[in-house]
Amino acid sequence: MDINKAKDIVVNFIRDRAEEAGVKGAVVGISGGIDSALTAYLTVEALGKENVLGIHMPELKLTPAEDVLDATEVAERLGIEFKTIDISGPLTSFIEAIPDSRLSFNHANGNLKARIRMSILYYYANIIERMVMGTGNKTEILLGYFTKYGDGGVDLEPIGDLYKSEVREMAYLVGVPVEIINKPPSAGLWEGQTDEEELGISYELVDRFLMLLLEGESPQMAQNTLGLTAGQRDSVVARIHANLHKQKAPPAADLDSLRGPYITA
Ligand SMILES: Nc1ncnc2c1ncn2[C@@H]1O[C@H](COP(=O)(O)OP(=O)(O)OC[C@H]2O[C@@H]([n+]3cccc(C(=O)O)c3)[C@H](O)[C@@H]2O)[C@@H](O)[C@H]1O
Ligand SMILES: Nc1ncnc2c1ncn2[C@@H]1O[C@H](COP(=O)(O)OP(=O)(O)OP(=O)(O)O)[C@@H](O)[C@H]1O
Ligand SMILES: [Mg+2]
Repeated sequence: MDINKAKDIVVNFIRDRAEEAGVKGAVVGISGGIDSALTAYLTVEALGKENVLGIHMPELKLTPAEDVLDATEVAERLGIEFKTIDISGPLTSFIEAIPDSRLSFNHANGNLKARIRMSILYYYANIIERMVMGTGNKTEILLGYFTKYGDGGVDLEPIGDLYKSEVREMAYLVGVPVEIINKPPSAGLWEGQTDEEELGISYELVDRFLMLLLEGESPQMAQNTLGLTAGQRDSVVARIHANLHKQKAPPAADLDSLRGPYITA
């Protein structure tokens, strides 16, 4: 891929969609990771630094100090307005208010964190009339590796057609700090979580596997080409199928057959 041309397309996409929506600016959740850093850089290029609000939303007991510093550095380098909002309070209130909650429910609590962050971004989008930028990449979207209505609850997905490896390439191009590019990707939803460990495969391999599948190769052929284990092949294929629903609007039961013609002569 010509990464320079890809960048121009994404920047124009952000500008056109903002204009179409009638908003001047955007809100971006900046975690200290590469996806949100790249999205912030591209959004600033598209809309101007005065029209981008970055919000870092750490959970104080869990978020590494390094992430707080990296998120701050992104905002400082870009010269954008930046807020830090601790989600520990809302998270605790939420969990305390749910009778069946348990602190040990990593999966449910982790998704709740992503949904609390989404709600904060939309709160700002509503009060200052801006769009919420998504930070999902093609790898995450194909795998459904995101929280439905959490980090998946956004207005645009500017980098949603870039594989993770292409995200890295574009991040170098626009000047995202190298320590952010080199950090192991993490959803940061529970202690010690990393994407590659949870997925059971490296991004480099899963990107190449997905590319081969999209070119029409069978999972078995792609597995052989890349030297994956059968377990890796099956788990990636199962993930793709199980999460297809995340790429669509929730379906409604079709009742058209029960209605008469709309137009009567
Ligand atoms: N076919 C279908 N049609 C309609 N809905 C369907 C469905 N299958 C499941 N569902 C529903 O989907 C829901 C489960 O989806 P969801 O709540 O998203 O939860 P789920 O996919 O189980 O978990 C989210 C995953 O994304 C990862 N994640 C989250 C956030 C950020 C990042 C990151 O990389 O930064 C990664 C996280 O670590 C975890 O592995 C349930 O309500 C389930 O019933
Ligand atoms: N602590 C946080 N503060 C602000 N936004 C966050 C935080 N954690 C997650 N998010 C939002 O959720 C998105 C999804 O997280 P994800 O981990 O996939 O991306 P990332 O952190 O930007 O990149 P990386 O893959 O390097 O971890 C982030 O890009 C960001 O918009
Ligand atoms: Mg992250």
